[in-house]
Amino acid sequence: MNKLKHKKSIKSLLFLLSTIKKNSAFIFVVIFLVTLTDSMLQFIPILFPQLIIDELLGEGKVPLLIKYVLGAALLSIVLHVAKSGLNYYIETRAIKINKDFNVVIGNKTMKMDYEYTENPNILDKKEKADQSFAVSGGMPSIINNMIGIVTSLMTIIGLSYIISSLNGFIIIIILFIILLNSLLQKKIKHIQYTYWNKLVPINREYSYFFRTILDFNFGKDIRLYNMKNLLLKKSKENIEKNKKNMTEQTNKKSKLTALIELIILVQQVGIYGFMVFKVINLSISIGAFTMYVSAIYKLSQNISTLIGYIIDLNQSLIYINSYVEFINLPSEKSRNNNKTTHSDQYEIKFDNVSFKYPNDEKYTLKNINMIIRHGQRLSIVGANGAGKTTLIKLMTRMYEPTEGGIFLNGTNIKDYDYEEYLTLFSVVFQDFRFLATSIKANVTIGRENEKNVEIFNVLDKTGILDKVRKMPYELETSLYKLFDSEGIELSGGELQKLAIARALYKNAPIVILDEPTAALDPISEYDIYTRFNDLTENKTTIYISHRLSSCRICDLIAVFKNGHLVELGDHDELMKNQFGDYKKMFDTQAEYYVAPDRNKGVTVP
Ligand SMILES: Nc1ncnc2c1ncn2[C@@H]1O[C@H](COP(=O)(O)OP(=O)(O)OP(=O)(O)O)[C@@H](O)[C@H]1O
Repeated sequence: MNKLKHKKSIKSLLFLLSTIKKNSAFIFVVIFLVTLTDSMLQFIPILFPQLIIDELLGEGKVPLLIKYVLGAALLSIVLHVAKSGLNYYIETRAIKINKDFNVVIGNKTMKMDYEYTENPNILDKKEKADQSFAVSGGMPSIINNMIGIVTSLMTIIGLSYIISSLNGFIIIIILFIILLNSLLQKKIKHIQYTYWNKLVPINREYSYFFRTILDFNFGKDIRLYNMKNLLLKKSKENIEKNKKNMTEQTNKKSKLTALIELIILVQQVGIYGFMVFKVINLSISIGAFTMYVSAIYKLSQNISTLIGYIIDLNQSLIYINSYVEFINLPSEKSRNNNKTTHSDQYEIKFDNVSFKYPNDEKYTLKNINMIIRHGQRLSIVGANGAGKTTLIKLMTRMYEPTEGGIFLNGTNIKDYDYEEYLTLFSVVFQDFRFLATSIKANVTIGRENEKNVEIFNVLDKTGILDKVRKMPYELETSLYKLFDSEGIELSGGELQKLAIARALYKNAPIVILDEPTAALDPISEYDIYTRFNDLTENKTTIYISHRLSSCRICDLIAVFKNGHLVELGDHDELMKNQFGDYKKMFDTQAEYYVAPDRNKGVTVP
């Protein structure tokens, strides 16, 4: 266990050193200069007072005394000024490196395998990685520890030389006591780390419920379902758990801290007694007495701080290891997959695909065989939970099939470069999201230099252009009022139109709309479906919809039931199957519509 921890610490240390080196190798020179000035500063109050006191008690030459006092003061000022300049340089570098770590963790979170986002262990890892720099004090504290270790080492060597001229045994006693205290310190740190590990999932859950309380998006549900009590109860439960853990931790730590203080007290009484005895015996002068007293005090202080720094650094490295582990999480999507998707025709084949969600016992999809040809319009239908969205998640490589494979133009999709593969798809999921920024940035995904005319074009085709034209700043108007009081709030259907516009603007060869019209009024739904043929010319289009009227504009309909593909064919073929699920669903729905007119494509009530 300990071996494993050391291995982890060394891994983190190497990672940090290489990161520092990459950022600025010069910082190592500055660190060395700081340690030098720091340890020189420690010797001034040890060596100069001895000279001054012995001179005062001896001949008392004033010019010599002035020389000693001014020398000490001047040296001290120069070293302090140099030290603060060097520290300033180190601090600014360290803060910059810290910020870079944040960027890396953000990138990793956005790029990691999607299925990790549903894995509580990985989410805890991410939380630990995110907290690791704050808990450990980050780069400034780590560099400070490194400086402390080298400074203390240099000072200890110098002080041991001075003290050994009196009695070498004192050094051994001090060392023994400090080692004892260090073991106790290490135990304290271990307790701290153990409780931190226990607290991460508790705090993550607490943050979730607390964020929900503050999240306006939940405002309606909270009020209408009276979720207030449930949310407060959940938050309180986590606060209680947190409090219990903290109390246990403090109890255990304070007993050990008291023991450490007692041991230090005993050591000081012993050493001072011995020194007083030496003076009474006339073995040393008063000046030498002050020098030895402060040298012993400094030695014990430096050994303690050295061990403290080592423990702190080691502890920081253990925290940082969470970060190293998280950013090095293997990514299935980036392995052996450099094939290019470049082609002007795309055919997708599901070859006996079965799928279970991670940690799930049962299959969500079973033995799916299907070919989606280029330019085809496919409609996927089926009851809630039949596996329709899951099929899209597999196609877009959010998850990998448990068995079987999905092939694009004959090559397994997992062999393609992941990011390039995703450029083939424009998908509107049911739970699409927008950012609180301008309409333009939302549609173009931040490509601010894109031509407005093309954006207006897709907005027009999805029926939202008039609305945008009436907004105070048209395309530059902000969505939501989070950062802009003149921002706009759109209705569910309007947001859905905007989501479809964003998907079309991406201009990918395969367009997937998962419940594209659920929030649309019948006229808008009719509009979008009838225009979609033009909008998606020469593209493959996949619709998932419970409104079966959309199936009529499709060449192929895939009917899913309990994870199985139970029917595949066009509308006319499927309607011929008297006992088929499709006919049953279509007829049931048609009863709610007035005079369905097949030739129009879609029936408007
Ligand atoms: N991340 C997940 N982890 C575990 N099970 C999941 C996950 N997502 C979905 N499921 C389960 O997989 C099954 C299929 O879900 P899916 O979203 O594919 O259904 P669907 O056919 O799209 O349903 P709907 O018409 O309601 O949108 C459901 O039983 C659901 O509970």
